[in-house]
Amino acid sequence: MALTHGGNGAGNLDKHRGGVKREEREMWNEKWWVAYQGVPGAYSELAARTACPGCFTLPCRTLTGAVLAVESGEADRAVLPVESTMDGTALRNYDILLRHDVRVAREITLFVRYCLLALPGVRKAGLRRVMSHPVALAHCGRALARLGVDREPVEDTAGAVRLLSTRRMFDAAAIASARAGEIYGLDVIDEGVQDEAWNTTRFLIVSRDGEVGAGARAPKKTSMVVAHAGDDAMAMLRRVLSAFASRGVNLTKLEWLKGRRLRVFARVMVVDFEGSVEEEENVREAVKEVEESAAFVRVLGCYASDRTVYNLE
Ligand SMILES: O=C(O)C(=O)Cc1ccccc1
Repeated sequence: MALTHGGNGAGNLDKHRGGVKREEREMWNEKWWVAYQGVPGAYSELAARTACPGCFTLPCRTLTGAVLAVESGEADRAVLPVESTMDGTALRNYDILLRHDVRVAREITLFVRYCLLALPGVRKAGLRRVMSHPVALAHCGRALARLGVDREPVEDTAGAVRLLSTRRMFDAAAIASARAGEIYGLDVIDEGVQDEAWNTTRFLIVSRDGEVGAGARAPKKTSMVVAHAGDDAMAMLRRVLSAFASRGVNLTKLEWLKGRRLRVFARVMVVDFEGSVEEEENVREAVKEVEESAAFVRVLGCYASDRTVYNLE
């Protein structure tokens, strides 16, 4: 079932669920619906299946559509890629989290090994263009330069594979997962085509209420966005660092969101730290201290810390 951007198909899913309320579904341990941007075989879908084995996945045209599906109750979870080892944080995806009423429930990191996929019989020498998600094209710049092909960005990696397959494009290849090749009947003509051998992507899994049940006893971490009205970035940085350092709370990420985000605020940063505002007093105090000097603070969620790098292929 495809969900278009802004669509609210809650009625559709109610048909699958027999109109049963959320609490009752949880009691019966009914499988979750996890929304993601792309089509089956996209890395985000593989992340959803790895994080929530046996879940139903809900393909969406855009990331905003996936988050809206959670907000509207159509899906239980949505998956968002937020950073990769090769090019850092996908800052625009944090904007999406800020604009919607969802909480981070989990993190999952996947090892991403890109394949070059083409219709059976196609050889590298015959390729004129390669299609994929813009991030995947950027991660494979050297291989693409060697091939001397045009780069054609599309909405997701598996979408490129499906397009190639349905349009029978014999002069094109796609960069995507081997799983996408299996689903749409393309052959792997090369693999591990990313510029750096070590390439992982971290995804956040969001829900309406944050984490429910799973991993409740694992060490926690918290993601937070802080905005400051003035232009003094150093002063803001010092205050945030001191609030956490003075209470012995470890930061796992601190990054400025570039551009004028949240409209009115001059400076906005993402801060991830160990511990939970819900469960630990020193963490709560650190956040309170940041709140006292910041113009805006939003805790995106407290969730089980997961440092595992999951292997797909
Ligand atoms: O296009 C996909 O398959 C996605 O899920 C987005 C993406 C693209 C490249 C690396 C990780 C996630």
